Amino acid sequence: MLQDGLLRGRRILITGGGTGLGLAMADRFAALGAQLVLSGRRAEVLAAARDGLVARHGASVQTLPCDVRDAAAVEAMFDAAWQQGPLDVLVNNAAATFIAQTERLSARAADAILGPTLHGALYCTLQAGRRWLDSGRPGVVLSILSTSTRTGRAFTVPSAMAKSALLAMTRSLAVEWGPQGIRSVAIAPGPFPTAGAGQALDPTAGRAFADAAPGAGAAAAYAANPLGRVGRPPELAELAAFLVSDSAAYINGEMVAIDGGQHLRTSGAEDLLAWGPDDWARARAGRGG
Ligand SMILES: CCCCCCCCC/C=C/C(=O)SCCNC(=O)CCNC(=O)[C@H](O)C(C)(C)COP(=O)(O)OP(=O)(O)OC[C@H]1O[C@@H](n2cnc3c(N)ncnc32)[C@H](O)[C@@H]1OP(=O)(O)O
Ligand SMILES: NC(=O)C1=CN([C@@H]2O[C@H](COP(=O)(O)OP(=O)(O)OC[C@H]3O[C@@H](n4cnc5c(N)ncnc54)[C@H](OP(=O)(O)O)[C@@H]3O)[C@@H](O)[C@H]2O)C=CC1
Repeated sequence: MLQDGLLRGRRILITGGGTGLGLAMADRFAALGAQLVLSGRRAEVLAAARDGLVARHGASVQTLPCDVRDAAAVEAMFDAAWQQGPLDVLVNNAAATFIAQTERLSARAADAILGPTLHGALYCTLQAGRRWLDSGRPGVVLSILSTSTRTGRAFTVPSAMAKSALLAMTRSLAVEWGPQGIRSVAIAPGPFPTAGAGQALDPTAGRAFADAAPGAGAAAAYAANPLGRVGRPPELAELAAFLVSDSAAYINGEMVAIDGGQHLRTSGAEDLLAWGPDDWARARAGRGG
């Protein structure tokens, strides 16, 4: 349990902060006293998240709809955020993925994943870093990655590539920006049952990805985890709050896995090697629904 008020007065921008793990982090950061800036493409999702955070914590929450694939839009978002006061922390959380046979990915499909996951996180980091460096302020960049950075991951290759590139960014900037007081840290989550991940990774429901109410198919995913369960979003949020706080002031360039040890046993995707054409056709048909 972290100390009350650990993040009091800290201004934290979370990309993809209106849903899933981003919202879980927002919730914990707000409980610890942070002021939040939430971004994502859907204004109504951000507004609902803000209303909940205000009701639960009386938090100060700015919402800035933005597509992080658009560098100019990202710059405008950081201008708008900074107008209300300098940020102390950037959380690169927005991302996209889906399972697919790699050889069947079109260029547009590859870019649909690389755009937000890799380019978007880099654009945000550049905007935050530049402002911190210009003003001589310290800062923290926390990037939400994946255990695919350690294992690779079949059938989610653009995501694994993007997350690995962001790990390289985290390690590189730890050295380049560390002397100016800017820490770079990362979290590698294992399976956490969010709606976004369920849709992206298990469009046929219950086969590859365990959801909150495991059915027969999900039992295999539970069994593959040394701790016999999937992650709970508040567990990740607790780790994130620690890493962005001064309690972690000497942690720089490091990625912490939070997956019950699962990546030491499996990347999580090997079951898909057994899929036949019908399974893949069903997965493609299930997209976007
Ligand atoms: C495994 C267990 C691990 C278990 C271990 C768990 C570790 C998980 C690690 C990471 C988890 C996460 O990131 S979870 C986070 C998931 N959240 C998200 O993905 C949220 C954001 N997602 C989205 O916006 C959408 O779902 C997404 C499709 C990605 C992008 O939307 P866009 O509107 O930009 O794109 P679209 O116009 O729909 O499509 C662009 C192109 O991509 C193609 N495309 C879209 N969906 C496709 C699909 N399912 N299969 C093939 N191709 C697809 C389209 O046909 C288009 O190509 P053409 O036909 O050529 O035009
Ligand atoms: N859940 C899991 O098991 C795992 C998750 N992760 C990582 O955790 C993070 C959160 O995932 P999770 O909460 O599960 O899934 P979500 O789908 O809930 O989160 C993705 C968020 O990113 C936002 N987003 C997507 N594309 C864009 C874009 N172009 N511009 C701005 N925002 C965008 C979405 O909002 P909107 O659609 O409104 O833009 C959404 O809020 C991701 O980085 C994911 O890769 C890693 C490993 C496992």
